[in-house]
Amino acid sequence: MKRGFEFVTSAAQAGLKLPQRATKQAAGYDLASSQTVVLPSVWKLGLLRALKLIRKGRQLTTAESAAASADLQPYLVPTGIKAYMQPNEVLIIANRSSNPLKRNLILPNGIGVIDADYYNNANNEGEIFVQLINWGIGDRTIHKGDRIAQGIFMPYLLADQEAAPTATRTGGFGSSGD
Ligand SMILES: O=c1ccn([C@H]2C[C@H](O)[C@@H](COP(=O)(O)OP(=O)(O)OP(=O)(O)O)O2)c(=O)[nH]1
Ligand SMILES: [Mg+2]
Repeated sequence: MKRGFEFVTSAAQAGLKLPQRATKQAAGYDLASSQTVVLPSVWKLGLLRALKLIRKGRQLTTAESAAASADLQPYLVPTGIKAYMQPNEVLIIANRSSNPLKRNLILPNGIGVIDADYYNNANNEGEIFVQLINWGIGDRTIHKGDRIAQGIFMPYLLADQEAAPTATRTGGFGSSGD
């Protein structure tokens, strides 16, 4: 068992498929959404906020700005999948090139880095989430089973002058601090 994918416990009975490559030499394992989710249009949210502001004829308060920013955060689309790999390997999550063109979906983190020690972490079992932003003008529904991104397994290298970290990963998305 060198590297591969498994369902997380909560998604084991959800009727999902494990990631597959689409063609003989495809590098990426296509990852699908484990749920049907609606990604709100960030333009729409932004315009609504701006219109409210114009009507009020004043600047946003700090609390209103915070609420607006929270609305505009990327959505974390669940996959129901975790990945295991060798300690010197990483799974790179890349957007599908058709997502911006056909679905107005962008991956705001550029690429996603799935560390080998994310697998089975204590917080969320290592479930892979795909950050997506819908910059289209209409809301976008992603159906359960729709392919949303692709994962590419790669080896990574270490720097000479490193003091090897001893910390254990407890989760993702900022779990190691700011
Ligand atoms: O698109 C992504 C990116 C990351 N992760 C998970 C796996 C990864 O191992 C972990 C941490 O990612 P990263 O190191 O890129 O984020 P961070 O903000 O530095 O979080 P942490 O402090 O937890 O390392 O979050 C995902 O599920 N999807
Ligand atoms: Mg990190």
